Amino acid sequence: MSSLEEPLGLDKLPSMNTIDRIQRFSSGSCRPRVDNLGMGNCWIEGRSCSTSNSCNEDDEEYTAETFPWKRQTRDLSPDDSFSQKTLIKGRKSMKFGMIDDSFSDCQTSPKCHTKDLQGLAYKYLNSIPKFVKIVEVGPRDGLQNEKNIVPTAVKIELIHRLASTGLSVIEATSFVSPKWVPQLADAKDVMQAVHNLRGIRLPVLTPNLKGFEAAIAAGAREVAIFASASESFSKSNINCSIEESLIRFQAVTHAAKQLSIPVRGYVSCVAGCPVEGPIPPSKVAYVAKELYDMGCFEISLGDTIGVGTPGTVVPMLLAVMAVVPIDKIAVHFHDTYGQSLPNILVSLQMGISTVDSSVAGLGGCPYAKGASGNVATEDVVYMLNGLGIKTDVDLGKLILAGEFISNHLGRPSTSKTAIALNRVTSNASKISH
Ligand SMILES: CC(C)(COP(=O)([O-])OP(=O)([O-])OC[C@H]1O[C@@H](n2cnc3c(N)ncnc32)[C@H](O)[C@@H]1OP(=O)([O-])[O-])[C@@H](O)C(=O)NCCC(=O)NCCSC(=O)C[C@@](C)(O)CC(=O)[O-]
Repeated sequence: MSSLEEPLGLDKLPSMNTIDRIQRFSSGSCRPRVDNLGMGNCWIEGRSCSTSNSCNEDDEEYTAETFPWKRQTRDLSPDDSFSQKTLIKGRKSMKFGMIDDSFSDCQTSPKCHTKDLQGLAYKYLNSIPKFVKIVEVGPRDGLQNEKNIVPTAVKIELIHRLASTGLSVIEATSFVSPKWVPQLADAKDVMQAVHNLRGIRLPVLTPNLKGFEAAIAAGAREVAIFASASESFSKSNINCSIEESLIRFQAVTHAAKQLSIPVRGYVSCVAGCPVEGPIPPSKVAYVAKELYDMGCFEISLGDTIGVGTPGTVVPMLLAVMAVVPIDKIAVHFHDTYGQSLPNILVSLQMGISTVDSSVAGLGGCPYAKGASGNVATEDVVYMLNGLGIKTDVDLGKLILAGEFISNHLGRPSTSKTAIALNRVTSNASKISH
């Protein structure tokens, strides 16, 4: 088994003085089964929490008697009324993933703190934010690794379609060396075509002053710098050590400050590196703090090769939260091992409210062999809808944008939500004809 095939577990991390807090998040002894099916109906298996360190001592016991309905299951056969309603509604009026009103009411109403379904759901979900900002990285992170050059017009059309979904931040391209990333050699043309889109922030990656100046000349009004927590990855990605990169980035943030241009900071390899294996949370925290101190308004923590699990993501986030305010932290997961959604969920539970994702699950880094696509934006929106978290993103339009780029690339979307909803709506169109 290679180091990448083996999940990086807590046992592989250096001990941290916050270990007691880690246990709170990693306990398996008291975990409710919440089958919300993304449809707003939470089916929670009641159980006693009295032995778990994840439960407050004064919590009431939830037993089988408390929840006589606990063995109910949902039948999703074609006769099921939900399926019928969904099929009939079709794509135009999708309400998938929406939490039902009774739970939304419950979030604000103290009368729901009782031994009932909502009370238990509240207990596990009340710490998550009410609004999540999604940073769409498909046009940049999503496309940068594509072998065949995507025509500039397709990239521009993709950004327009994404903008029409309600997304407020779309990472448009990178002003990097075209020798290193040939796919984004048209950065200037893309930026010039989209920079006037109203009401949307369109950050672009700039690895150095040369990239920054080119980006500004093309109309960029927000940039991102990208450091790494892994020395080896820094060398292979931007051809310099971490310390050298921080000096380059100082120059970029300094120039950006003169022009009042906001700068986002990335830290790559926050859960692991293809060469170095596990990366200690303290290293991630060090680089995150350096970027924050040099003026980045937000620090995006990238699990570049997608090896993180909640077991490693939680201690990493705790380390970063000790040095960067939580509202300045974003998470950026790749889905190599299918861990992105659990990692996002645990990040939300820790108070993070900015999530990067890529339409249709596009993505991969040219300098991180084996890294798969980013978590699909459609899947993130579906989960957030299910949790009753606002994003202002229209899932139907997002799926159409994903379809557009997937058709162009000639392969299906990797978004499970897009696949499932397309199946439902194509059945619907068969029924209605
Ligand atoms: C950083 C460099 C430029 C150093 O590249 P270098 O070769 O060390 O730099 P150099 O200064 O020696 O320049 C070499 C040539 O590149 C040119 N050059 C120099 N800078 C630029 C520029 N900005 N734009 C356009 N051209 C540039 C420069 O003018 C020169 O051209 P030549 O004289 O040979 O014709 C290079 O390594 C590079 O472009 N790397 C970018 C690689 C990249 O984009 N990787 C993917 C990013 S994804 C990521 O980091 C992870 C993230 C953020 O997504 C988070 C996650 O997923 O976890």
